[in-house]
Amino acid sequence: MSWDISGRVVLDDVGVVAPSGAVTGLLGPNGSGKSTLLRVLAGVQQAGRAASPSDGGARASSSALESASGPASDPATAFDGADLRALPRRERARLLALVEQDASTDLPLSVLDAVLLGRIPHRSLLAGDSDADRAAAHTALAAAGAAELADREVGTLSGGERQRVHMARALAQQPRLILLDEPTNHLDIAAQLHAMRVLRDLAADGVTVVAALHDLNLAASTCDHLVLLDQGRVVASGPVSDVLVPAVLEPVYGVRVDVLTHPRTGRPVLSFDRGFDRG
Ligand SMILES: Nc1ncnc2c1ncn2[C@@H]1O[C@H](COP(=O)(O)OP(=O)(O)OP(=O)(O)O)[C@@H](O)[C@H]1O
Repeated sequence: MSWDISGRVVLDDVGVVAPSGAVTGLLGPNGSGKSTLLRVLAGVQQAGRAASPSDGGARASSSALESASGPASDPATAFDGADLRALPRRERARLLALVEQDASTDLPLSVLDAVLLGRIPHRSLLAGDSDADRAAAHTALAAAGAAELADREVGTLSGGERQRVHMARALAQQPRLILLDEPTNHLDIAAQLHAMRVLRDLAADGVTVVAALHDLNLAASTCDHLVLLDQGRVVASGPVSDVLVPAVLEPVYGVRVDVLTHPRTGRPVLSFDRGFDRG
């Protein structure tokens, strides 16, 4: 799949596999194309166009989100047999939720109402909120660690509080695919671990989770699968232990990387030093 914004190719023949029942971390330096990829997958990319419909494709199996270059007949982006970008908006919203980076609103909206927006795809067009919708919204708020914020106005929240509310809105949507753009960047350490736990629980329930993350140690401790982007291309993908290695990370980030093993979990723990300049 390639994507072009204002004549500039931002994603160049990107191939992504996100197994279902797993948390996939989307990694890469600033500007490498993580947000663009998530927005294209979600079908909300406004500016730009596919560089060529024939040079990109995506395939889905019953067990994975798969977006890869392929023959012209392949759909552009697909999940579980559905062409994500071709789906009517409402149907797409029943299937996938996108949690964008720093999504903010100037609307005078209560937190509960903001989370109830996630229920809209699940009810008939003219119907108001049902008791079941409100119950789902409260459950989602509790799961996101934001139950006490229900009556607050969204515009008055701190960055971290707002991030929890966006997560709650996505949970209330009950998607089968959830795409998150740096879902932890405003969160304190306990809230980061809580958010990643929520994503792991979703994956355990069979939801396909794709999260753009800058914190490589958070990715190391919680992801099952990683995709590393650099300058709009996938430069590595696979299990955590295959991607989080110095030979892969050092040329991409231009820093020295040492990989240790966590004494309790056996997962990688990374340490960074300046020392490599990007060529
Ligand atoms: N609307 C746009 N017009 C022009 N260039 C754009 C537009 N949106 C994104 N880009 C460019 O596309 C590239 C990829 O941007 P993107 O936001 O996808 O990167 P990212 O990996 O999410 O970065 P970050 O880690 O900094 O959030 C960047 O060079 C960015 O400047």
